[in-house]
Amino acid sequence: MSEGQTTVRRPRSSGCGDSSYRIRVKVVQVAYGDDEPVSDRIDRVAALVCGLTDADLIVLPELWAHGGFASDTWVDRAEPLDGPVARAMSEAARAAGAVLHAGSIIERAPADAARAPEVRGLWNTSLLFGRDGALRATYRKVHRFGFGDGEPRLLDAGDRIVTTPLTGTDGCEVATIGLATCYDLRFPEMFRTLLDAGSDLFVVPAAWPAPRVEHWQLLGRARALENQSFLIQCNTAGTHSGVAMGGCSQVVSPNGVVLAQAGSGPEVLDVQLDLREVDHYRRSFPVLDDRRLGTPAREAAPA
Ligand SMILES: NC(=O)CCC(=O)C(=O)O
Repeated sequence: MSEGQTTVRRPRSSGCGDSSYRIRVKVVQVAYGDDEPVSDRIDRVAALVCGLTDADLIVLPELWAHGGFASDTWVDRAEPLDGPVARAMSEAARAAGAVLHAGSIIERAPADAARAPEVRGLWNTSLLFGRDGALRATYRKVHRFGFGDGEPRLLDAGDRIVTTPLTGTDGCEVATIGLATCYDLRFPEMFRTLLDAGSDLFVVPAAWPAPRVEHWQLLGRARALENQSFLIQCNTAGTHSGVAMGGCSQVVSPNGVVLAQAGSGPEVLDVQLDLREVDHYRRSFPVLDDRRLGTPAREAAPA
C-alpha cells in the first residue's frame, strides 16, 4: 500500500439502506467434555443454531464437534466438506435464516484427490454458510498449534488467506469478513494481509485453553484496534482431553472496545453491530493511511 492510500472502502454496493449495516450477531460458546458422542453433539448444536432465528450472523467455535484438543481422535473423526457436520450446519443455517460461521472441522481430502506424498490430506478447516445453507467459504488454518505435536504432527497447514463478503437480507454487501482460526490470532501479519484484502470484520473461532485466556482477550483487542476492524472471537467452554477451555468469547469494536464478553461456561452472546462504525472510525483517526510499507527499511547498512 502506498502512502496516503485510504483504507476506507465502503460503500461497496449502491442502494444499501442504513438498516442493512446494523446486524445482530450471536456468538455460541459451546461447552463439551469427553463423554458426549460426536453425533449427539452435532444434534445438540444444530438444534441450538436452528433456534437463533433473529440473528444475521451466528458464530461457533473451532473443532467443537471433533474436539479442539482431542488429537488422538482426529484421524478417525475427519470428514469431507460435505460430511455430517457440514450437512447439519447447512441445514441449521437455512433454518435460522442467518449467515453461519460453523467453526471448524477436521477436513479429510476426498479419497481420490491427487496430492503430493508429503501432504496428509487433513486440515483444520472453517466453514461459512449463507442464509440459504450454501457453503460460501472455507478456510484451512494456516498456523498450526502444538509445537511439533498435535496439529503440526497430524494436519497440513493451509496456504491461503480467505475473505468473503457479508451480505444483508437485501443482498447488499455490508462487510468483508476475514477468516482466521485460534492460534492465528498470535500472527499480526496475517491480519494485516486480511486487512489489505479488504477485511473489516474478522471472525476467529477457537479452542483456547483457560491458562492463557488473558492472551486471547488481549490479542483479540490488539488485532481489532491495530486494523480498525470489528473482531468476533468464539471460544470453547468445558474440559476435554484433560484441557480446560477458557471461554471468554468476545466481540471487539474497531477502536478496541470489548462490546460483549462471555464467562467461562456455555453461553450465547447477543450483540448488535453497526458496521458503518469501521469507516467512521477509520476516517476520524486515519492511522492506517500512515503505514510506511514500500520504504527501503530493510536495506542493510554498509559495514
Ligand atoms: N487451538 C489453538 O490454536 C490453541 C492456541 C493456543 O492455545 C495459544 O495460542 O495459546
